[in-house]
Amino acid sequence: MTTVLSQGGKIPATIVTGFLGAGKTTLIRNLLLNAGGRRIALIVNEFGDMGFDGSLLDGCVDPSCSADDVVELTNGCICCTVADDFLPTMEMLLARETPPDHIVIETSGLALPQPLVRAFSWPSVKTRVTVDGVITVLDAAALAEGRIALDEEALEAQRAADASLDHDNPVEELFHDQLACADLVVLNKADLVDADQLAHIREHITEDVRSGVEIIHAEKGNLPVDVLLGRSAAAEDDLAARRAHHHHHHDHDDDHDHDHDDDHDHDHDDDDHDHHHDDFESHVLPVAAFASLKDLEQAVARAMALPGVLRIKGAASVTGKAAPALVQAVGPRVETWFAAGARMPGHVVVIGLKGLDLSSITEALGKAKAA
Ligand SMILES: Nc1nc2c(ncn2[C@@H]2O[C@H](COP(=O)(O)OP(=O)(O)OP(=O)(O)O)[C@@H](O)[C@H]2O)c(=O)[nH]1
Repeated sequence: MTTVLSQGGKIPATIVTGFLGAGKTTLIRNLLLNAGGRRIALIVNEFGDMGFDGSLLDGCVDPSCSADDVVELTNGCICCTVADDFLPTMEMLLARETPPDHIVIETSGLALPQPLVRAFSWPSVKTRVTVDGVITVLDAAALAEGRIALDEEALEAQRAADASLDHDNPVEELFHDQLACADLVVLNKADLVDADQLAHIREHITEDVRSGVEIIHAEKGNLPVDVLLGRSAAAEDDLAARRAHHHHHHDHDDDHDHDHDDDHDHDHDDDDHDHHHDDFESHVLPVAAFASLKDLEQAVARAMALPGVLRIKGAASVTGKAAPALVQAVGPRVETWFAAGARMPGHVVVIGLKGLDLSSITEALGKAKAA
């Protein structure tokens, strides 16, 4: 049975944000599996040239794990390409004869959600769609292990260990921005931490979220669909309340809003949105066939351990196996599995802080080549 969640005649849209590898795609896979007949259109945005998360959904073995429409935006972070990519995509979805019941948008792990929420005030979208809620997914293991600093003390320790973090830590600032915009915080990867660690994280993030925002735990983003959808937040109407405390303005070189400045009357200060994409870089690297899954895992773990590397994902060939192996790495954890139909087998995406040592990364990834 199809449940239409339309709010005041508008189509609800849910924004799923959160840092690299927090579990956004995993949560959305679960959501699609449990969609209960809703026609969900999915917009996936990734940092870097290779759209990989779309293929993760393609590769889902359960036939019910499919969106009504999947649109991948790979031209950069959605917060900087709102006019060029996001709005035309929305207009395309809305122009369909049968528009979706719900729209889910997965931002890149490096995107600021605020400029995206603001786009829902644009005339072509505002009359038809409302932001049902912003879901911020957090990696509890990364927080517990100090890979993302939870408090000033941890941040000072990070700065002391890494001289390049002399001023603002770009990961830290994204973290605060993504939390400040949330209608729901999902403390994901609860299976990797204990109850005390969860309580500690919860205590620290409470001051970053708006009052009344629910913080819930999850494993593999597995939550009832009614918790995720149907929050009726109308986030576009209270954007001013959704800014992180650290905000300051600086120039950036994207020209995304120019064409539409006359179309709406929002606070133009927001257009100079504070972001740090220049602090990150992404590369698609070819990898040779590996002798075994274990070799692949070891090679990726070696690359992940190199300075500045934050995330690796992709698909590699394994000698003697017809299907390519997918690989997913966040922090010290590397997952691999075989999946037919993977996109661009023999390539991985490496995302990290600006200044990555590509030759060391290539060497680490190459060391375990088939003998
Ligand atoms: N142990 C554990 N692993 C998880 C959980 N949720 C996600 N993962 C794993 O974490 C990795 C990253 O998950 P994704 O869902 O791809 O994360 P993402 O936020 O979409 O990543 P990006 O799109 O790169 O920002 C994958 O290997 C997942 O299997 C969880 O609750 N527990």
